[in-house]
Amino acid sequence: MVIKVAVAGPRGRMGKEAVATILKNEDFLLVSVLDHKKEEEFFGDSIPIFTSLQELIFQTEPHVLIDLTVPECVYEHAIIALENGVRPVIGTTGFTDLQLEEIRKKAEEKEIGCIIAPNFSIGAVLMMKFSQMAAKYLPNVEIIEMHHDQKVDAPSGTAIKTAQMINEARMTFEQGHEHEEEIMDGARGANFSGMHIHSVRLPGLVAHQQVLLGGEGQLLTLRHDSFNRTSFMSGIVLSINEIMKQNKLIYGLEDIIL
Ligand SMILES: NC(=O)C1=CN([C@@H]2O[C@H](COP(=O)(O)OP(=O)(O)OC[C@H]3O[C@@H](n4cnc5c(N)ncnc54)[C@H](OP(=O)(O)O)[C@@H]3O)[C@@H](O)[C@H]2O)C=CC1
Ligand SMILES: O=C(O)C1=N[C@H](C(=O)O)C[C@H](O)C1
Repeated sequence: MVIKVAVAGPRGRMGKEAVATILKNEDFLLVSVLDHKKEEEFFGDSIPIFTSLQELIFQTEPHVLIDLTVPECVYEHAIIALENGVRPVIGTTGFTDLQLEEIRKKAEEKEIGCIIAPNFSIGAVLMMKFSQMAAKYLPNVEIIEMHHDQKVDAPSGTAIKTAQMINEARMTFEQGHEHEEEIMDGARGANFSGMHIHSVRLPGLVAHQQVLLGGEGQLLTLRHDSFNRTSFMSGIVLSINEIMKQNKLIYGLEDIIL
């Protein structure tokens, strides 16, 4: 069966790459794209552009919606897709915990698969999993994520997911000196259950993360680098295929690839 796919955010850095990947794959058919600025009737030669997701679904009946947009609209897209029987594969980051819970409930209610993948690259998923394993033995953790300076959300979705995974394995405690004081606001980064997350934004970077785990006289550093956005594409292809077999929310690719 050919899987009919729609892409939200097709002009973006990730959206462009995803469109090219879907067009190349014989198992997928790109039926439409969603763009809030409809500057032309068609994307490329023949793919219709919609500004309304309801209308896109009604007219082009995709099986899967890939969302690579911005935090402000992704939750609404996910709910509309699920309400209308379309399976969301979401790469967009910046969800609140409440939004994640609402999407989980909606997917369960509709018995439709939905993937929210903070990171589609296999290397990053492995780095998150290895960090979780290591934190059981080395519970003093600092996460440093580094991205291009056009990224709108901080910390990154990958860093948040890494901290959540580590938190499942690490005993909760406040790291550092008990009388530690920030002389400058933000010096110690964000605090997630006592561990710290630091966000670096610089031109030239793509997507990089280091997880530092310290112990007496030792340091374990786990690092992943995405040097280009092709690194995310095999995860998108895998997610489109996998979502057709699922009937609930999958948050993070570790649950389907490891
Ligand atoms: N899961 C993963 O592996 C990865 C996830 N990401 C995430 O993907 C998202 C996109 O990243 P990136 O491509 O770099 O960002 P870009 O800013 O390059 O792309 C976002 C696109 O979405 C468009 N857009 C904004 N609002 C809407 C809307 N309401 N409907 C449709 N399109 C809209 C923007 O248009 P305009 O600019 O005209 O407003 C833009 O073209 C981010 O959340 C990022 O964190 C990124 C890389 C990997
Ligand atoms: O905005 C990006 O570029 C990326 N966003 C995702 C995130 O927030 O973790 C995934 C990857 O790091 C690239």
